[in-house]
Amino acid sequence: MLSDTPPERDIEWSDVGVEGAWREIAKFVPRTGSWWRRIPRFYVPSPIGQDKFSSDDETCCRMSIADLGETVEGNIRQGCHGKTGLEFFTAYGIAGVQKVIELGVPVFLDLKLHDIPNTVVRAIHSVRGLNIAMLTIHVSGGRDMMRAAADALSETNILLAGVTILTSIGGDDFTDFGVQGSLESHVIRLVDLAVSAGLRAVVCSAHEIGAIRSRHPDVTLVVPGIRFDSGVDDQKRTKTPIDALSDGANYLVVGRPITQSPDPLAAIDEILRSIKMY
Ligand SMILES: O=c1ccn([C@@H]2O[C@H](COP(=O)(O)O)[C@@H](O)[C@H]2O)c(=O)[nH]1
Repeated sequence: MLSDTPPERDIEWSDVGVEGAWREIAKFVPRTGSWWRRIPRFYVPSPIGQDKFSSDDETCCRMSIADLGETVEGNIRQGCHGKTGLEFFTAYGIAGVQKVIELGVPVFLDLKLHDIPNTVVRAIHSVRGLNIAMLTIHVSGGRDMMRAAADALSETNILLAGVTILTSIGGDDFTDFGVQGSLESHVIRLVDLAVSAGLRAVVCSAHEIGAIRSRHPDVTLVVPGIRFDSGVDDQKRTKTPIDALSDGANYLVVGRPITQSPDPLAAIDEILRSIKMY
């Protein structure tokens, strides 16, 4: 797997891991060269109603497929992104991310930074020179932290997305936090805060899309917790790809349904087929 692969434990850092990841990636690239051509024509309009992308074009699908080393070339052809998250980054670091960037695939660096403003800004200084498409921070880091992070990226094209409430948190978990009001109303409060701090993108579950869209029609919504079946793993606020897109998601983040499938390419095909009519 390209990213978010569970890192080997008890092994000292060395470039061998990066090289290994690279070899894995390279193995699959030739195989996927023709994969995108097998996709029937379909359209995935931007949920906020601008462009349409056709599979006859090289960029056809505004869907972000998470963690997909196997389909790097397919992803490029489809305008999809590769996501390098916490697991990938702690295992392979900036050198690993750089290797993925060198493939030409747009990279979503999902670090979910959550710390005091000074620490977050210094961390951003270490990655802002990378040619990444998107970076995440936690909205609950506060207004000052988000502003500082946005400032640190102001000279770049990197889209800064604020994580609201993780999609693994369900109703009962939220009650544990002791926060007044519903989970949805708290997500809305966090989105309001993120937008007022200068962010143009947030990460949320598909369940909150409608409520967010009615207040912030232009905010970019990055939506993990994409499942065909609910309750199968740690993701608690889930929806299907077509439902999330219909609700107004801009990017879907799909990890294990693909990466843990015995046939990841077939799993992608299934997702693409499922959104074909959208
Ligand atoms: O609220 C959030 C924010 C980020 N994620 C990340 O997305 C992927 C989802 O992977 P799956 O295997 O499809 O669950 C994963 O890397 C998370 O860290 C999220 O799930 N929820």
